[in-house]
Amino acid sequence: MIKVEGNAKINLTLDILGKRPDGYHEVAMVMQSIGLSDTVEMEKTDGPIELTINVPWLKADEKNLAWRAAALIKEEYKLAGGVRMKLTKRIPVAAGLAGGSTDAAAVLRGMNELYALELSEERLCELGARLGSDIPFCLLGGTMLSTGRGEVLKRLPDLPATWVVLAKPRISVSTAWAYQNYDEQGAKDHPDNERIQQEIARGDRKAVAGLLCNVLESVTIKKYDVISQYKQMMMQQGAMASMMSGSGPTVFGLAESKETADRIATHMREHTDAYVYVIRTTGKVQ
Ligand SMILES: C[C@@](CO)(OP(=O)(O)O)[C@H](O)COP(=O)(O)OP(=O)(O)OC[C@H]1O[C@@H](n2ccc(N)nc2=O)[C@H](O)[C@@H]1O
Ligand SMILES: Nc1ncnc2c1ncn2[C@@H]1O[C@H](COP(=O)(O)OP(=O)(O)O)[C@@H](O)[C@H]1O
Repeated sequence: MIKVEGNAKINLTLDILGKRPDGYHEVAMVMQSIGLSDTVEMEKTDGPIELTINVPWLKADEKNLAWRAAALIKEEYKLAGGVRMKLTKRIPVAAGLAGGSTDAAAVLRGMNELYALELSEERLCELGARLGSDIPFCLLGGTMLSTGRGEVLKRLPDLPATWVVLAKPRISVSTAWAYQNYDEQGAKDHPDNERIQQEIARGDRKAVAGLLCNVLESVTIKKYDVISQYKQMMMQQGAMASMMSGSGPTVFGLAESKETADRIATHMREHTDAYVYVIRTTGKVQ
């Protein structure tokens, strides 16, 4: 039996450059791994793929991304055997934190190890991209510029470990819905991806915080005003910056110290019904 961990992500920036012929959007975004993880325990079997999940309402069937990742490897490498997987989810679902992609990435790595396939990172990323745009990033982790539909990656220096408070409101947002609505609405502000890369290279957290920008934020806020309320609350409690991650609805705040992060978290727990986490940014997958 092996145990594989996968970290969630936040988007420090998210820009949309246009619509592609394949229906996806051309993006340019700075992605950042965070220390909030799901765990997959995996065991080789002679039988089919089996999956259990600690979240009763999340279907553990062939549509689940963990299952699909195992099935893809099994099919691609004509494996006779199967795998028994126990998925422990801590990353909230449909939250803009790439939970499903994290699980798929963990299972791809796990299958590679269990079946001694010796697949390169490039190959794993190519397989991952077939299942979801964010999966290659989840395989590699750290701080990256992500372009194409999200699968073209450029490694950036790891952001110096930074305290992050997450507040996930009790609503879910569909990624497809957010992208679709962006087409009708557009965005006023766009991120400066060149400058943020320079500040990341200098390791200047405060400057990085000043450059957070996500073009999907106004789309999701239009439907769920609670997101702008959470942002304001985090700023009032001393966050360096606060923004929605991905297609939302999770709001994150960057804090200069653990004390500030804890203060923001306590305030969010006392004044909202959000799920609140205090974690740090993490580096690349080892
Ligand atoms: C918005 C982001 C930002 O990191 O994250 P989440 O909010 O999902 O965490 C990602 O772009 C999400 O990536 P991922 O969740 O892997 O998306 P996919 O499964 O590939 O696509 C889901 C749907 O989103 C839309 N989509 C996704 C990526 C992209 N570049 N253009 C799109 O238009 C498509 O409608 C697609 O059917
Ligand atoms: N292992 C998984 N964990 C979470 N969601 C999954 C998983 N497999 C499939 N899904 C589906 O993917 C959708 C998006 O979930 P998730 O990846 O958590 O969010 P996001 O795309 O916002 O980061 C969910 O609504 C769920 O139906």
